[in-house]
Amino acid sequence: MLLEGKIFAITGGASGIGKAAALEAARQGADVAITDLVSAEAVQQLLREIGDLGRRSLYYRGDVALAETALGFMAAIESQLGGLDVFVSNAGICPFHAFLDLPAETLRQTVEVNLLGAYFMVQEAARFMVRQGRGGAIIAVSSISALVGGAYQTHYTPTKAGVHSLMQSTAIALGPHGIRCNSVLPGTIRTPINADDLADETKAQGLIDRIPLGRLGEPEDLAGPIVFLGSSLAGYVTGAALLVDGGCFVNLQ
Ligand SMILES: NC(=O)C1=CN([C@@H]2O[C@H](COP(=O)(O)OP(=O)(O)OC[C@H]3O[C@@H](n4cnc5c(N)ncnc54)[C@H](OP(=O)(O)O)[C@@H]3O)[C@@H](O)[C@H]2O)C=CC1
Ligand SMILES: C[C@H](O)[C@@H]1OC(=O)[C@H](O)[C@@H]1O
Repeated sequence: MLLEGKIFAITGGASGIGKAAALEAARQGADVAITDLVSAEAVQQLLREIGDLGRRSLYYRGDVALAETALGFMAAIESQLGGLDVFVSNAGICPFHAFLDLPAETLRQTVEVNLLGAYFMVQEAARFMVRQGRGGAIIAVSSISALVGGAYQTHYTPTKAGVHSLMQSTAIALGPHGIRCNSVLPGTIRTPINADDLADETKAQGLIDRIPLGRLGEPEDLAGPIVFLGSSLAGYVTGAALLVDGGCFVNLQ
């Protein structure tokens, strides 16, 4: 097992990519801490599944856009699980909207959740790991959108480029503490975040046609790469960005 005896924490772990990664971390031997917006009741089934795998879990409800959520989440992890080895900044939103009439509030909210939320969380997780003095691994869920654009994502793609850049800079800042920082760059993965967008079958087929592996991604496609980057198998990998997109990005012609 790749994460035997480790403590793994993830934001946005109640749904989609975060949920798949949380379950895989438990399968790989980690205790799992999850934070998200939903009620504790809504994650009971997920926590039960983690328990059935023989692992401890905790759920902390909060909005990552608020700095105090990061403080509260880390305090809960310290008191209930006793440490932190792998931290994944995953929570995010993507409210598709045209550029010319984008409301300022949509821009603000997207930046606050995706970029400031990631920053607050990564900073608190890093402070925790430095205090512990046993190194660690931090992974941010960025996107293929850190590298390419989207007409209805002008407020979103810069946040994903920012998260990718955050991992590059924190890799330098935290390397001396034995903390590795990397990002995963998913392509288009079927989750609730894009259910409405992908309901447009013509658009969905257009995306599939660009993917050499011939299908959109599923949340489980990210779980392995996230666990790998958190594990000692990736012990000399830091400041890296791993595209998980079925080959979409490199498909020029
Ligand atoms: N799906 C895709 O194609 C891609 C996704 N990504 C990134 O992957 C990450 C996970 O998204 P994905 O699994 O697809 O989508 P989901 O909507 O399934 O999961 C995102 C989770 O984050 C939670 N969340 C949203 N806002 C906040 C907040 N302010 N505080 C705490 N939790 C919050 C959501 O809660 P709630 O459901 O209540 O809103 C949800 O549980 C995101 O960062 C996204 O940008 C990157 C590339 C592609
Ligand atoms: C949510 C979108 O479908 C998804 O988000 C990303 O980051 C990808 O680039 C896709 O556009």
